[in-house]
Amino acid sequence: MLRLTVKHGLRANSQLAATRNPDASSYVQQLESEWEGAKPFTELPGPTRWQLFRGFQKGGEYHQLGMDDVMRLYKKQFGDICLIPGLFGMPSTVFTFNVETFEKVYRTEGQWPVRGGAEPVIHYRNKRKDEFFKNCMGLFGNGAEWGKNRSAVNPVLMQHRNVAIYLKPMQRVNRQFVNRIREIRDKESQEVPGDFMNTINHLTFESVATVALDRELGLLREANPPPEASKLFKNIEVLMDSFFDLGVRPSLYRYIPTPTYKKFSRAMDEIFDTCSMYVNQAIERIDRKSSQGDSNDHKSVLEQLLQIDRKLAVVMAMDMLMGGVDTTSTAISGILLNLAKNPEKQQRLREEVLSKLTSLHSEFTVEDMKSLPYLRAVIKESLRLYPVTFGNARSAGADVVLDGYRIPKGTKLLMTNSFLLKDDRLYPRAKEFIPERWLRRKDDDKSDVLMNKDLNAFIYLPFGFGPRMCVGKRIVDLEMELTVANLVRNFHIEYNYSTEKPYKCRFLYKPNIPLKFKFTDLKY
Ligand code: HEM
Repeated sequence: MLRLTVKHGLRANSQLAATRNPDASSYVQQLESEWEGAKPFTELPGPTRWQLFRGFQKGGEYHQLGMDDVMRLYKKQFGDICLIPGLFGMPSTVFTFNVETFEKVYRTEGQWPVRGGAEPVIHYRNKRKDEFFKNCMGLFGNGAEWGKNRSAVNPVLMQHRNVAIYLKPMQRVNRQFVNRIREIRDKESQEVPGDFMNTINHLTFESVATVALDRELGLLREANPPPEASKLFKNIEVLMDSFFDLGVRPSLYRYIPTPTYKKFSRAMDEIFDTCSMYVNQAIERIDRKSSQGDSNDHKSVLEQLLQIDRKLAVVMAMDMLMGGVDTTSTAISGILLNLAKNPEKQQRLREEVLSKLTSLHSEFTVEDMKSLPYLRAVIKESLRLYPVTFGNARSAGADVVLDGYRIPKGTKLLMTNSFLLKDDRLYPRAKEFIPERWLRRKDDDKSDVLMNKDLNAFIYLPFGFGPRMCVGKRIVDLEMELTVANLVRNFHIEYNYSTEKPYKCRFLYKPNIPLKFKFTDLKY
């Protein structure tokens, strides 16, 4: 059916099919008739530019709302699809809330899917005077150049063998995280301070650094970490904070360097300098190792990227740090909140984890990590209840009819799935944290069905879809599984405060409540 709804872009495929299969020619006709019969793009509901501009000013209906509240209002005001006009040179964007449209968009995105949202990064990289990023825009770029970079890094990053390579270094970082919790928690109450998200950020930053820069940077290990490591961490924070203001809110940065853009650009300069320095140090380390005849069958991600191209190694280090810190921290904070509020699920998870360990103090092996179904279900369920992003972005890869409207190729689209993830018709008892819904059911299982059996697979895509899906997926799976497993084997986790509206939505979801978890040591 999908093929029938796509006109340009896929037409060539359909015509090719028609030459092989005479029936396929009717596809092309139906496809064209759907386009012909659809309502024009200009009839899409939505606010005018002026209404939108007013809405975001003081006293306006969208003023100071989080992204998810703005989207809730759009959905209420305009229905399942609407056109939000671009302000100050930003492109107009079609917002869609209907899963059938997501599927059509993904299925027709083509070989080099285009994802918006990273324009400030692209702008910075294009404007750099030394033209370092010329022909190497990294994974935040688009088109054939993105395709070239992505094809080069997929065999390096998306490999299962990374589990074997990074299990040890990540366990080391994890031990430091557990020690840090013991240091910072209050001796009486056993609670960590409300800014615990900062410590989670240190964990995820260090975990990504072990991959992107082939080393720990010392933020969790040392009381006085190296200044360049602290600066890199700070700059990643600045960058992620300014991303929302530049990439989502109306901004003039494309025409003049606004104060926020200047801050962003300074942070980018320093991130670039620090990553280049660390990559140069890694080159020296690797050279030393090989001159000492120390050959290792398992080359690290950085070594493999350096073998391809030094530039790519630097750009990928930056992209992994930008893509892999805040996202993973939000995910881990959500898992901890859910486990803390559901002690019986926490206990079930602990039993599974402990059953894998040969001794209480032993480390997890690659083999152990293979069979932890409840742990995986906990993570999946948590990403449903507390997703990291409100949806995903694409430019239409072909002329396509969505919800009865003609959407021309190249139109910016925002597919918002976060409301569907909480819909009781799709996930019965949707507001509850029930990891069991993700476990395979036995044929004779008579317990409640917790997942709509006709659920469309395009509703739940926490890591995106297709050739553009998250390139850090393998790494983050390991990181989250290890972190959660290590926390529940060491501590009983509680959260004795309200979890009403726990996240605010900017570019990503971020905790909106102080994360004062109580970590009580388990006695074995
Ligand atoms: C729980 C944690 C994470 C979540 C939920 C997440 C989610 C996502 C999503 C939804 C996308 C867009 C996919 C698409 O357009 O279809 C993405 C892209 C990306 N992610 Fe992740 N991510 C996470 C962790 C990481 C980590 C740890 C890294 C780095 C090691 C990383 C690096 C990237 C990069 C570089 C991209 C851009 C890929 C491209 O456009 O080719 N992410 N991620």
